[in-house]
Amino acid sequence: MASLTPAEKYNIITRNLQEVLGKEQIESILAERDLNIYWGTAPTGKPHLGYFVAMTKIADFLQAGCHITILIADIHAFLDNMKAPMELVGKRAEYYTQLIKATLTSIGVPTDKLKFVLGSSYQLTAEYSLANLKLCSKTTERDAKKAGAEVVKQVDAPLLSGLIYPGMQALDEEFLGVDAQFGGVDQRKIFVFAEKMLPAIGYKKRSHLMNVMVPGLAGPKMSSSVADSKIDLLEAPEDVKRKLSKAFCEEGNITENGVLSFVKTVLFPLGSMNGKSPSFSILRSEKFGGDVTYTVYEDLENDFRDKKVHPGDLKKAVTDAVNNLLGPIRKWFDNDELRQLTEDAYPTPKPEVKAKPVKSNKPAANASLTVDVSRLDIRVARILEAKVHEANPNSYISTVDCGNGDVRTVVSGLAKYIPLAEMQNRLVCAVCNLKPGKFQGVLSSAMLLAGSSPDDSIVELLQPPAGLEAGDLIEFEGFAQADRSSPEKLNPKHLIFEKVSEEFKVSPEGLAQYKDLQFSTKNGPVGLKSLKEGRIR
Ligand SMILES: N[C@@H](Cc1ccc(O)cc1)C(=O)O
Repeated sequence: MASLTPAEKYNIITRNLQEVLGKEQIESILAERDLNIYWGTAPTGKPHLGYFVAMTKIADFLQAGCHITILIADIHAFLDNMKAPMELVGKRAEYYTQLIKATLTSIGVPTDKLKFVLGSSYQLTAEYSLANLKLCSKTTERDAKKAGAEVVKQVDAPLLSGLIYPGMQALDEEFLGVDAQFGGVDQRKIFVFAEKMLPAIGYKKRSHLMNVMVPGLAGPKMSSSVADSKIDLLEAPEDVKRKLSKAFCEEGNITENGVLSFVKTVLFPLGSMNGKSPSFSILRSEKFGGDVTYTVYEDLENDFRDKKVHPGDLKKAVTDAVNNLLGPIRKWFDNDELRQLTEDAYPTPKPEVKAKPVKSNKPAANASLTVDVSRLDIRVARILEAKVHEANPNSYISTVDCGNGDVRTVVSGLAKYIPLAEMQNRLVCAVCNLKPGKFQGVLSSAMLLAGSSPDDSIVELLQPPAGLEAGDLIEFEGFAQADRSSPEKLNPKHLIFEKVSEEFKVSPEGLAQYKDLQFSTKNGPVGLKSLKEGRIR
């Protein structure tokens, strides 16, 4: 490598980043020597495609002559609400190490120059423990909590371990002997905390480099709860295809588009690695405009906005690009040893032993004869994408996530009443135990509940309170819901839904009710956008 000037090194180190804290410090070090930098990752869930963003930066750091440490933060993995159970964390650390090496190798980064360090290899020493306790004695509970807010899982009864987490991440900078720490902008609060707290116990303040976050495929925000919003680095080609085909990518919509964001944050930066010029091609038949190659992301975005690039063609191109990227990683893992490691790190869940039916506290009457709301499995669900039914412009066909990876197709006659834009990526209430039925040729496997005004001029979907996830339950006080894990499928001939829904209504306050009971969720009652008084079907 021809020698680079400090300014050139600085530019390579910081390109494509979202934010840099401590620019002057980095520059003054580069004027004298190469930078020591580390990136830490806690071996929790299976790494997804977003990891490529960090990997391209590691390639940049290497190109700029940095000394790089990759910290496999095994202790952090269980400090964070046991995201990795104690008995699995060792295997997960091995799995992460292998996967990161495979991923780096797949994009042409030599891994022999990187130092891999396991957190537990130095975080259990007396020296580290003492430093940790010193830091604890200077940190308020409030500051520790704030620092971890975007990284540590937030729960109702926070554990002490989650409060120690940010401080230990700060200490790692000292104990790994680095000048700078690199991570996603989600780490920002921890980084700022580290800058404040290391000097408070007599250590040097470090610089911080932050990359952009990759949004999920399903919608504007990355959410592990939205089934299929993430693609695993070892995902099979057909699953990549399936997930991308379901991804939210509306024609002309460039603001909420996980697929475009992925091209922007991953594929383009990857293309420009090692001084290459990026290019991203969309192959399509002449009839649809022929092949196009983009060398600048913004050109693609403009064409998509102007509807010159169709979502289907974009998805196809991204699917191919992703499968090309993942090919070498799959190959790396395609041997008995790593297959076994994968199984040890993420054991396939054993089929649950069916618990004996718990006696319900309801009268012993034959449960299947009672016709009330307990017969319905009503859940919070998320519409991932909706489109107009080709055969019937009054209907929408939606892909609906009903929780736990249960994604269904639903036909609903709402197109006259609800704009298509309001049908995208939103929470709804879905009845999930109706027998699937064909509507205008399409099999529909759930029903979206909507309220309507007495004259039917206004129809609105039921709107669960914010913060819920697909699969969360709708409950009615005093009615034990049918077994939600394997609810009875209602036979349409028995008209159970029809009979029960006669008792549904929209209250004068605009709340959804069964008799006088709210549709309750753990975040409060279900309401409607504007409708007050009406029916629900
Ligand atoms: N906080 C990082 C993991 C990490 C842990 C310890 C560190 O020192 C650095 C990074 C994450 O969210 O994945």
